[in-house]
Order: sequence, then structure tokens, then C-alpha cells
Amino acid sequence: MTAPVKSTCDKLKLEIIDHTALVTIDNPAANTWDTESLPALKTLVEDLNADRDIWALVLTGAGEKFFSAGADLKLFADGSPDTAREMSQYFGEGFECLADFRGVSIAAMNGFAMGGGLEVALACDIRIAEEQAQMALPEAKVGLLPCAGGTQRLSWLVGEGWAKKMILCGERIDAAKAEHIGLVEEVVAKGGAKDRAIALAAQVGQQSPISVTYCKELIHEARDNAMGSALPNERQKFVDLFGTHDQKEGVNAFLEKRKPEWKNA
Ligand SMILES: C/C=C/C(=O)SCCNC(=O)CCNC(=O)[C@H](O)C(C)(C)COP(=O)(O)OP(=O)(O)OC[C@H]1O[C@@H](n2cnc3c(N)ncnc32)[C@H](O)[C@@H]1OP(=O)(O)O
Repeated sequence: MTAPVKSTCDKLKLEIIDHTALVTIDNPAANTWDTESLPALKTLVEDLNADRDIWALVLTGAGEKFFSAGADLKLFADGSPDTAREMSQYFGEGFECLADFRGVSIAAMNGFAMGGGLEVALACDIRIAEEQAQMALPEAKVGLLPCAGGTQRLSWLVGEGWAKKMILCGERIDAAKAEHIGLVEEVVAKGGAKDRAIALAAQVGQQSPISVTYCKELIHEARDNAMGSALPNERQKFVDLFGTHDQKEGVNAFLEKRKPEWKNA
């Protein structure tokens, strides 16, 4: 018998419910991602992948307000290109490992899903949002860009037009709009995402797990082939931004709660 899987990080809580791993991002105030939780996510998903009794993964956020507000912006206030390289690698490895999870992954979006918080939901197979949830890829508002698969996975899911409206115009959308454009598969009442996701995961459990794994790999094949080198390129452009004035200005303006003054340099 193999030892039960454990989370290696307090910011990621793990509960096993039958064949489903319930993973809760628990990093107050905004369930942000950092240099502890991102590598821990990778380790956790690898360990869950190795456990043949785990067939589904549900990801949610602790508390009532945030699913996840993305990267902890405090890490980027005076970050260097090396900081950016390290963070983008952690994001890439963590979220790509989740995207390749052997079973079905479901994001139970219980509140704000912003930046890397929306990108982790995009790395899941299915998204269930509570009616009050709001989502955006607002990285360009703070002088950054979505480097955790967002430019690619959002475009694949909702098409180029809405991806551009959200990424280039910084448009934040509510759950109803997200369902309308195909960004989430279901909207449920406030407080209901986790239970609905666990119920859906149990439904997955009625299928052959090995069939599910093979089908998922095949569904991903066309997209992954077409993406080519886009994911490493996305990470490199994120690193490049850290040599600019506007990256520092954008992040510091957010932390100082003021409007940024862009120089386009
Ligand atoms: C590759 C990935 C890159 C990225 O992910 S870059 C980050 C992208 N994410 C964002 O830009 C979202 C930033 N957050 C927000 O815009 C706002 O939050 C919300 C619209 C989501 C909610 O606004 P409101 O209701 O006014 O809450 P609040 O007072 O802003 O947030 C509560 C506390 O949480 C902190 N916080 C929120 N998001 C982040 C973050 N991403 N990094 C660090 N701290 C964050 C705030 O500052 C504040 O803290 P305090 O209570 O001390 O003032």
C-alpha cells in the first residue's frame, strides 16, 4: 500500500474525498501564488498522478472573496529579470503539470479569479464559477503580461476576440458573461462551486479512469501541437518586461493604490 499523498505547503490544503483530491489555495488575503505554493503545486500534482486511486482534482480558494488574485505582486515591486525568470518558470512548471494531470481537473471558482488566478483555472479541464465571481487577465494594467499560459489557453477557449478584449483592454467579466463566452462551463449560486465540482468529479468516477486519461490526451493533442513554442515565448516576454520602467511603475502603482504613469519604455 502506498502512503497517502500530503501537501508540502500550508498554502495548499489537501483533502481526499473518495477518488477526488480537493486542493484549496489558502494564502490570505487574496490566495496569491508565490515561490512556495507554485513548486508545491507541481509536487502535489506529481504525487497525485502517481496515486492510481485519485481520478479527479478539484481546485478552489479559501474564504468567500477570492478564488485567487494571481501572483503576489509584492514579489514584483523591485523584481529583476532573474526574479521574473524564476517566477515564470515556477508558474510554467506548476500550471503545465496541472494541465497534464492524468485525471479530470475542475476549478471551483468561488470569487475573484485574476491574472495567475484565472490562468490556473484555464489550466484545469472544467471551470465552475459562483454567480458573484469575477475574472480578468489584468497583468498589462500593472506593466506585466500573463506568463502562465493565459495568452494561449484563453484564446483557445474563448477565441481570439474575447481573449484580446480581456488581455489587451483589461476587461473584467462576471460569471454570467464568462459562461456566455465559454470561459466557464457552469455558473452556480454563491457558496455552491465546491460542492458542484465535487459532484461532477464523482460523475467522472463513473467512467473508466484510463479511458478518461487517453481521451484527455487526445483532446489536448491538436492544441498542444499548434501552440509550438508559445509557452516558453510567453515566459521570455514576461522576463523582458522586467527591464522596463513601466513594469516597476505598474506594480508599484497597484501596491501604492494609485494610477500608473506609463512611459512606453
Ligand atoms: C503570471 C501571473 C501574473 C499575475 O498574476 S500578476 C497579478 C494579477 N492580478 C491582479 O492584478 C489582481 C490584483 N488585485 C486586484 O485588482 C484587486 O485586489 C481585486 C479587484 C481582485 C479586488 O479588489 P478589492 O475588493 O478592492 O480588494 P483589495 O483590497 O484590492 O484586496 C485585498 C487585499 O489583497 C491584496 N491583493 C490583492 N491582489 C493581490 C496581488 N495579486 N498581490 C498582492 N496583494 C494582493 C490587496 O493589496 C489588499 O491588501 P491590503 O488589505 O493590505 O490593502
